Amino acid sequence: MTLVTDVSLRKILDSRGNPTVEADVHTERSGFGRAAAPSGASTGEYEAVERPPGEAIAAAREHAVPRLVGNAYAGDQREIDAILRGADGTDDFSEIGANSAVAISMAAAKAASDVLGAPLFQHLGGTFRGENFPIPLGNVVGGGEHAADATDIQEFLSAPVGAPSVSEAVFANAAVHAAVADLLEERGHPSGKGDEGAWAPSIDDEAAFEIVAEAVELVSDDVGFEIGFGLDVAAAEMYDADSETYEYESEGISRDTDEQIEYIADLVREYDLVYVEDPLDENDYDAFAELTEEVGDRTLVCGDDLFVTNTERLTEGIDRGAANSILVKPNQIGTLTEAFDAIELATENGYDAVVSHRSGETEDTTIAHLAVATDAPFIKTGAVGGERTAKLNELIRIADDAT
Ligand SMILES: C=C(OP(=O)(O)O)C(=O)O
Ligand SMILES: [Mg+2]
Repeated sequence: MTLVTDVSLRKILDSRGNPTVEADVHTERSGFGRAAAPSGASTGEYEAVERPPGEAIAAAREHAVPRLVGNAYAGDQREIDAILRGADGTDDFSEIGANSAVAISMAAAKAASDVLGAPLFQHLGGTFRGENFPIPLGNVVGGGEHAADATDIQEFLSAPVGAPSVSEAVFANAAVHAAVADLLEERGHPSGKGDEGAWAPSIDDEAAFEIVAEAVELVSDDVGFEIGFGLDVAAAEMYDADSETYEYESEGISRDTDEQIEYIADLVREYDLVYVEDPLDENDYDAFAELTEEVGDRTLVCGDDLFVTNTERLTEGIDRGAANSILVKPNQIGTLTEAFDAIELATENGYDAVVSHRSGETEDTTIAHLAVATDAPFIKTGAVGGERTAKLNELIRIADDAT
């Protein structure tokens, strides 16, 4: 293991044009790792705190960098991340910022893999990691917090569950994205794109369901393997706590919790949805449990804002039967160690892990390696767009190298 000799931090651009934190970690024996923090728009109430990058960088320089340099070993990820936690001193990284923390945590892992001369996924996963590759969930139509004047449901996700390889899955999602564009044009809804590169047409959810269902069927027939689709409802964003209703503004419909559960369950059955993320509010474990009881045997009910990559919240979900899958975003919790722990706890309890990008991204590819290292069955990282294809192409390269 090699000693950290330098940690530097800077502001770089993310895909929305906002500043974000990038970290460089140097070690003895010329190890070098660089990583950048992503950023959410539909962030969960219980996520670790992202501070304005300038403040996060200043605080990390003051509190974390001196504790790491000359003291920590890059290959000992748990030690690095414990130092970050100790330097921060809060429960939610509100001192150094989860953005500084996650950038340093990921950069340290990359520096360690650099010294070892092993790819990051192998350093993180070890020799005996599994041989599976994640199925990419690709966002093809979206709205919510990711695009104005578009669907209420945040993401309609192509899910090439029958793809024989990662590469074919990635290209299938791009083909569905293209097929959606053709169908939108044909129906008189030419469209721009939202934050994650999904089409963001000014149509209601019902019209989007029809178009996405048709697009996945067309592409599935063409490629000869099964492609399903799923959703990220991001329901916390449409939940009104005062009226206790879910507000579907484009359709002018309000649903109470029971109606929301039935609506989602009906959608799962009607469209054979393979995946439903955050179908209910982030505080409503009971409603999650009810929906999971109803459709959990036929689809993944995934907690994103519900669990925020946090093992305490996941433990509560497991105890209460809420969801059967967890979204894993390292910046929601602040360190790779804790993202790993969340995946491990999920897997031990029969919950599928879905490693995920954020709506604000950079060219950083760490999540592709994290998904492979942990044998995560799914990765959600868009379908097109440079900051999305950075991860997708990295997955193709990893699979190519590994076979
Ligand atoms: C990727 C997502 O969006 P954001 O990064 O805006 O939270 C999500 O909600 O799953
Ligand atoms: Mg989500």
